[in-house]
Amino acid sequence: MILDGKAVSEKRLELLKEMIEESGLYPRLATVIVGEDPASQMYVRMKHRACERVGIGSIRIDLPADASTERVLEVIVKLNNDPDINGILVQMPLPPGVDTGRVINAVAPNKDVDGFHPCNIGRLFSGDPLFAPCTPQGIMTILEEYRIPIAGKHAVVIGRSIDVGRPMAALLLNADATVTICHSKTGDLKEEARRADILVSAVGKAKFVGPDMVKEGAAVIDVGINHDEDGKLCGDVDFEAVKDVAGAITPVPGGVGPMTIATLMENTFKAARLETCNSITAW
Ligand SMILES: Nc1nc(=O)c2c([nH]1)NC[C@@H]1CN(c3ccc(C(=O)N[C@@H](CCC(=O)O)C(=O)O)cc3)C=[N+]21
Repeated sequence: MILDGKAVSEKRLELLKEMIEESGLYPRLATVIVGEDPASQMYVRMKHRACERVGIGSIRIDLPADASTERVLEVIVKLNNDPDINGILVQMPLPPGVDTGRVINAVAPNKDVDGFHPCNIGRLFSGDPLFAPCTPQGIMTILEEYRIPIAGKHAVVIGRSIDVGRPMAALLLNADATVTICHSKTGDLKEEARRADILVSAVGKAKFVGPDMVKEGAAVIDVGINHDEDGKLCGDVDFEAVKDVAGAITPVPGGVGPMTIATLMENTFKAARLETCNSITAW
C-alpha cells in the first residue's frame, strides 16, 4: 500500500480551513528566511501558499545571507512581542554565520510552531507536548489516517536530528511503540532496521534503505530529500525495490513533505487558539 501523504495533506488542509472559519479566529504566521538558498525559498513560498488556502494570514521577513545573529534575534524578539503574530517559523538551515541554537532559544515557546525550542522538545519528551516538530507530527498523522497500529509495535528511527529523528522517536514512544534510534555509529544498522514494524528513515542518502533492511509487511516512512543521478527528487528508500517487501510505504515526492506543511498550518491554528487562553496553565 502506498501512503499518499499528498492526499492526506489535502484532506487535513480542507478540514483545517473549515475549523478556522468556524473559530472566528484569524491566525497569523511570520516566516523568517535568512539568505537566498533556492530550496529554502521554495519551501517558504509553499508555506505561504498553504496559509492563504486555509485562511491564515502570513508575513515574511527576508534577511540577507550575511545577517548577524544579533540582527536575527532582534527580528525574533519583535515578532515575540507582536500581538498580531501567533506563530513564528525560522527557515532552516541558517547560514553558517548565524548561531542556530541562540535563534531557536529566542523564539517564544508559545509561538514556536516548528516545535524546536527546548521547552517544546522537553514537553514532547515528557509526554505532554505543546508543539511537536511538523515533519514527525505529520508522519503520526499519516500513520493515524491509514490506521497503522503503533502501540506495542517495534519502531526504528534512523537519524537523530532535533527536527526529525529525536522528536519522531518521542512521538512513537508517546504512542506506546518500543523505539530504537539508529545513527551513523550504530553497530549493525541492517539488523536493527529489519526488526522494525515501523521504519522511519531520515538520513539524507539516496537508496540508503534497501529491501534487505525491511521486514516483510513493515510500514516504511521516507523522510529523505535527495536527488538521484538524473537530478530527480528522491528519498532515502530504494522505493521500487522496497515497495513489494513493505506493507505500506511513503513515496518521495508526495509522502512526508506535504504533511510537514499541513502540520505547520495545524500548529499555527493551535497557536492562535492558545493565545485566547490567558493562563499559562491552560497550555
Ligand atoms: N524551520 C523549518 N521548518 C521546516 O519545516 C523546514 C525547514 N525549516 N527547513 C527545510 C525543511 C524541509 N521541509 C519541507 C517541506 C515541504 C516539502 C514538500 O512538500 N515536498 C514535496 C516536493 C516539493 C518539490 O517538488 O521539491 C513533496 O515531498 O512532495 C519538503 C520539505 C520543511 N522544512
